[in-house]
Amino acid sequence: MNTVMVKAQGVRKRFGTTEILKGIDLSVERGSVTCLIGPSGSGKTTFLRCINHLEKVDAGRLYVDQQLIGYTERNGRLHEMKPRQTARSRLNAGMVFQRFNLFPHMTVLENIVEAPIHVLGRSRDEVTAEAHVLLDRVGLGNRGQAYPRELSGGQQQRIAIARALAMKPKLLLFDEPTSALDPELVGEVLDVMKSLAEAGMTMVVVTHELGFAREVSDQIVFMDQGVVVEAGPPSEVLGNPRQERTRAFLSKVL
Ligand SMILES: Nc1ncnc2c1ncn2[C@@H]1O[C@H](COP(=O)(O)OP(=O)(O)OP(=O)(O)O)[C@@H](O)[C@H]1O
Repeated sequence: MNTVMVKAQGVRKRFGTTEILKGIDLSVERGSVTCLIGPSGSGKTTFLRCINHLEKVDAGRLYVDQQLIGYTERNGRLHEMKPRQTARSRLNAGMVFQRFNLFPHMTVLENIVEAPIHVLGRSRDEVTAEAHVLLDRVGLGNRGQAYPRELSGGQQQRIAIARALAMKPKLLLFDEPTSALDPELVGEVLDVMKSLAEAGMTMVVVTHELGFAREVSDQIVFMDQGVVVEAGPPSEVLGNPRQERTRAFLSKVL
């Protein structure tokens, strides 16, 4: 089996006339955790959204599980994916957003089971049984019948993680999953993420939580102004950065 889950080669993305990603090269190994760090506006979220096909890559190639994002290859030529193919390819990755976006009129359980039933066409009984296991996994086994408004922000984010897992994604993408939370609720979400990492989930995490990044990452990627300045294990990128730009950023945030 190929060991690479995400491969980016020269990925470029512009909004209007402004180029936000200026040629990203990056590899994410299957079963590993990669944290993307860097100053505000450096393109971390945009890159994550490209991996999940929420943004279209303008140039370069981006593969998830060896599948080229956004294009299919026929007779040696690349063709843009049709919307249906796009929707299918997006299922490879589950995304957890800063704001949990749970459906307010549905119970916790309904929030988790609706997509597997309606998007994947799976049986309600089977998916409901799995949802209970997922709720236990995020420490909320007894809250299936609650509505999102009855839960704290940290609990809602843990439900959002369970909802993403219910689609059985090949990798999980997290976009600053704790930055909308009260500080005392951050730890409970990070603990769930740590347990997923220990269970071997492939994860790409945009985060400002450098303690978490240091503890959990196999790879830290420092991005600045649309490029990868430095990538490597935490001991190198956080402990002994080679690039002056990395050192300057860390001296401000550590
Ligand atoms: N849909 C869009 N249209 C126009 N500009 C955009 C769009 N999305 C992002 N941008 C711009 O792209 C730049 C990079 O944004 P991005 O959110 O990727 O950065 P980031 O590194 O994740 O920053 P932060 O840490 O603040 O979330 C920003 O200047 C942002 O304003």
